[in-house]
Amino acid sequence: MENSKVYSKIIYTDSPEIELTDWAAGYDKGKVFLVTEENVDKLWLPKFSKFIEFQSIKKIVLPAGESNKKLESVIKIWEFLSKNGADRKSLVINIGGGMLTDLAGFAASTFKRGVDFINVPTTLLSQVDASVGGKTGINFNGLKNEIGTFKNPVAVIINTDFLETIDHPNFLSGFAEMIKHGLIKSTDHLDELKGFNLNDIDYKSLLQIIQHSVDIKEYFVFNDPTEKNIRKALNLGHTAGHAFESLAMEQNRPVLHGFAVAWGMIVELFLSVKNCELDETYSNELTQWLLKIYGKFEINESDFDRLFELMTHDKKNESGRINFTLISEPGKMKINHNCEKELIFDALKYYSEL
Ligand SMILES: NC(=O)c1ccc[n+]([C@@H]2O[C@H](COP(=O)([O-])OP(=O)(O)OC[C@H]3O[C@@H](n4cnc5c(N)ncnc54)[C@H](O)[C@@H]3O)[C@@H](O)[C@H]2O)c1
Ligand SMILES: O=C(O)C(=O)C[C@@H](O)[C@H](O)[C@H](O)COP(=O)(O)O
Ligand SMILES: [Zn+2]
Repeated sequence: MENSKVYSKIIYTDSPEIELTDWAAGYDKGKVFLVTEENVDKLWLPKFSKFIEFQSIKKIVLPAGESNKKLESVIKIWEFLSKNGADRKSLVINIGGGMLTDLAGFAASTFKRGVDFINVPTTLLSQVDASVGGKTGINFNGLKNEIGTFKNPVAVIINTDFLETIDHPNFLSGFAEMIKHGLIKSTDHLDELKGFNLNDIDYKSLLQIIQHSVDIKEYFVFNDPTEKNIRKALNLGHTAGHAFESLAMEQNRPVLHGFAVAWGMIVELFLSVKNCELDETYSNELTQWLLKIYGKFEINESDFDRLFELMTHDKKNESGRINFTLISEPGKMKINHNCEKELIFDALKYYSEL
């Protein structure tokens, strides 16, 4: 897909600091701000020190981790921008994983009703999914991304070098969103993921696969930027997945977002067989593949009511009905598929007994 078709410029580069220097040149000196988090700051910000010094860029470093994707962190960013004289023509550069780009994207999109921001994603998940497409947000009241905006970064700068320092679980977490992209749009993408050796990661071949995944994300974002219809495809696995993620947080056994999405996809593959004519044998094969990579988040029947309650908060719901994105075959998704409570409980029971 051509860049002209998307709302943000997606740049794949070996030299993110050069790209950032070019972008920063378009803004007044002293009006460029950098937001990052502690792990990325230690591991990667030294690489940007010349750029930061030369442009007199002010930086804020936030605590890492999903539990920090919250209002208090947004307030820290707003205060930082305000105290340092950010104005409407300022640029905010977000360097980090999906937690950081969601959080800082939200802060930038609301500060003075919105200032330009650039995402520099540093995890696989943020490169293939979170940094692209303009969904920003924070968790609130125990619910995922309950508060947020749609606001596209002016640019997304992707450099796969960052991925060499992420741990294996976080690599797998991003891989789950890529599997989702394959399931909703492209059997070719799904096949290349099936062929990818997760035990011995070939970083050189990653760039191409990442580009394929981002192209799929962009296709849906471009055609439906604010999720009125087909962008809901990108939410496959998330109705159940976000419920798993929130429950895990409540029960003090947090899980990575992509793992929750993988388990959510298993639940939603079951629903796709029951309600959407997905072939059962094929669904079982996919389920076994997902279980092999992601293991299982153990739940029992006493969790079903809470999981259901959490699903009632999903943003795709309408008129009190829980709407799922399902598939009839890989590459063929169906949106707004309402499932009754009884069937959802059957799906949770099926999952819990795997
Ligand atoms: N906006 C969207 O469209 C969208 C899409 C998918 C997911 N998300 C959100 O993204 C978040 C998950 O993002 P994530 O998986 O990137 O998690 P994350 O940002 O929490 O990063 C995971 C871990 O990796 C560390 N890290 C980041 N970059 C690193 C690097 N290069 N080397 C070593 N460690 C590094 C972080 O400090 C953290 O400990 C969730 O909040 C999810 O809801 C948003
Ligand atoms: O970009 C989208 O649209 C997505 O749904 C991508 C998801 O992977 C992502 O987790 C997103 O943040 C979920 O959004 P939500 O609206 O369900 O909170
Ligand atoms: Zn997701």
